[in-house]
Amino acid sequence: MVAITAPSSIEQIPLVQCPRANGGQQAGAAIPCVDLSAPGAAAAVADACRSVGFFRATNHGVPARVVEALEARAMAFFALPTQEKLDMSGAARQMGYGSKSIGSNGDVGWLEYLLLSVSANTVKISSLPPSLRMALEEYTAAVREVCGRVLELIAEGLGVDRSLLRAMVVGREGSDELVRVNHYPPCPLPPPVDCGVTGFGEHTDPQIISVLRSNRTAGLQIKLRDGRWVPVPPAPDSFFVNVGDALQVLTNGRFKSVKHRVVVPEGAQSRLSVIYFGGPAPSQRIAPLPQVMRDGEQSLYREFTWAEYKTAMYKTRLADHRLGPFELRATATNRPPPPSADPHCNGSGTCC
Ligand SMILES: O=C(O)CCC(=O)C(=O)O
Ligand SMILES: [Fe+2]
Repeated sequence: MVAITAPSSIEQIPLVQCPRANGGQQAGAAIPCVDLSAPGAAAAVADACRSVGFFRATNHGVPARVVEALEARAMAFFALPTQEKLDMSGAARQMGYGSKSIGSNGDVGWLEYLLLSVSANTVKISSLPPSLRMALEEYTAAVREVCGRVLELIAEGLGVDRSLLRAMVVGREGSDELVRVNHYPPCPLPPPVDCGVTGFGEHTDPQIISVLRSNRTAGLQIKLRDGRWVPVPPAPDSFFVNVGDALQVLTNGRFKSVKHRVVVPEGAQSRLSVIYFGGPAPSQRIAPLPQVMRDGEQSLYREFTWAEYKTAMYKTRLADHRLGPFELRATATNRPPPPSADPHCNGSGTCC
């Protein structure tokens, strides 16, 4: 085990209530799984984004060796003394190495991480060990393609131009792509019954989508629409896709960004996760896509730029409802349609 040597100790990390009764196969069944190469993938992706805001993606085309190389290099990095990690990557004010503190507004979790900007195929921290940097660049190039493919499928499922969403992130000059590598060491103290130690507190991801992959260690949980938290069984050969806040706005609330959190693993295994966040360029205007709106449907959000949203987000805590200040009041007549009334949806939950 690699100890975390930051100032605060495990006693200062908040506990979360996590009933174990939710676990196992039942939880796995709540998480849609989409074969990205299957003929019905666009409908399945749109359905998953509408009903859960989260799904497991298989047949993604990322070679196992690319994933394994990054996992090995990242674990070697996290095993280094804290000062070396800080010297190589800088302390995460916004980008770099961080331990326990997430952001600057008091959120803490039992983890350490590297947060990197990865636009245009380069990891913008040149002092990282070259082997880690190369592994990150290769991984990012492959996962960016997964992001692009998923954005095409989402667009197709929404019935809009296939390249519309992809073009906001992939290959767009100045798009805001980030990679976070999270390392959750095993918990040194057993938490009280039915509780877990916070690894990463509950939040939604702000971007359009995020593409996550973890090792075999559990810990990720998502909140279903009925309010239940369910564990996400680890699937190291798959990727998990989260709907982010920006996609919620672009679809005028048809897709909802998914609340998720990480509870520190019990037992001797560390959790290692890598998340690619697909964000647009700072000047990108975020507002419901006219192509998805029904006649007479009103926007539920005021228009904003991605830069504006990020500035607002940096002033909040993880669990805050960060879209709140951008919401417009909906009346019964201007709300987006329920799935069955949506012209792009056949009402059975499968979109055409
Ligand atoms: O580490 C994980 O599995 C999820 C972390 C997460 O949600 C994030 O970094 O945004
Ligand atoms: Fe997240």
